[in-house]
Amino acid sequence: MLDEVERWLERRSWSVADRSLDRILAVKHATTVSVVLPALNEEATVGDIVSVIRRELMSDAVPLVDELVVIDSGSTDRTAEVAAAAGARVVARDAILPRIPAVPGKGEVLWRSLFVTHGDVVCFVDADLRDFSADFVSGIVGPLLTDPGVDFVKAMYDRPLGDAPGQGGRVTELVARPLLNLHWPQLAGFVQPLGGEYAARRSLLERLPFPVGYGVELGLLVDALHTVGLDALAQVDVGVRKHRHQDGQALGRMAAAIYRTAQLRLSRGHLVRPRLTQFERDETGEGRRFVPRTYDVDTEERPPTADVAEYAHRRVA
Ligand SMILES: O=c1ccn([C@@H]2O[C@H](COP(=O)(O)OP(=O)(O)O[C@H]3O[C@H](CO)[C@@H](O)[C@H](O)[C@H]3O)[C@@H](O)[C@H]2O)c(=O)[nH]1
Ligand SMILES: O=C(O)[C@H](O)COP(=O)(O)O
Repeated sequence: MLDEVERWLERRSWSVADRSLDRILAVKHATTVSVVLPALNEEATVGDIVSVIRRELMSDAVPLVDELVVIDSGSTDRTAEVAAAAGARVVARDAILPRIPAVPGKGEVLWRSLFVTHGDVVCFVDADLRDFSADFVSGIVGPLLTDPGVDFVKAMYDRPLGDAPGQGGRVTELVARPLLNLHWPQLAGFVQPLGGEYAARRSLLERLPFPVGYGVELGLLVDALHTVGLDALAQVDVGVRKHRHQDGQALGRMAAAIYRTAQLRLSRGHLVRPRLTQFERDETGEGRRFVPRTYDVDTEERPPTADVAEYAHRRVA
């Protein structure tokens, strides 16, 4: 492990017990907090998660969360009804930004959620969690309220696989952790890099691209590192996480999406929003100092022409 990561673990790795709710609330002031649950067919679990957050973090006594939104990712079960009955605002994925048709995937709904929420801090929580505790939210929102230098916080936890302790997180262990250690060793200190529970300042999230599928966690983590630096990232231990496990083939597809997300970032380098700073000597001012001027660098790419329908028509003609 890099020395830098060892120092980071000492500075930026906490437990939920390190910040009491009283302490967090005392510094919240006008900062607003949105909690977003992406949900695709989660009628069995979404209601309980919404109820716990409403009861424990949205009361007059504990007004930590200002807004709780479930983004329905095209569910065919009763997810929307159950979430609304428990007290969430439910927004259908396709109702957000209709000019750009939605594509399937978790990252897509997280990205769309930024268009319909208002909090200065946005906290994402998976909607398939069992035995949910409000610590999952207060634990990761806390550092964003108490520490101005922190911009992005991930939850960490034990991950059982069914009844087997410590065996969960198969894609994390087989794909994400090796990828991160080999290519982005500064991120090797994250215990749960793929976990779906993380909070960040909107001012950061709105500057990051969102992979539309399951690559979104790895993409956001890598891009956050290169946008704000390791010291602005943190993690908080919130206990044990139980969730619905996907089968091996579904996890294979997830692994491929994550690998592809890494591959794109490796091929295009580390600059997320590349800028070029040039210098001009100021001939008018005193001291003839060099003055920096910064420009956006064009990095937009078009897809291969073979992927564009009009190109195929042109060849036929
Ligand atoms: O198209 C989708 C797919 C999933 N989800 C929701 O996203 C959450 C997480 O999805 P899930 O299929 O349960 O993911 P996991 O198998 O648990 O995968 C883990 O690893 C993924 C890749 O990093 C992360 O996105 C997950 O949050 C993390 O829990 C759940 O609330 C889903 O309902 C959507 O809203 N739309
Ligand atoms: O994060 C992961 O690795 C995937 O969500 C798989 O988790 P599981 O092995 O606990 O189902």
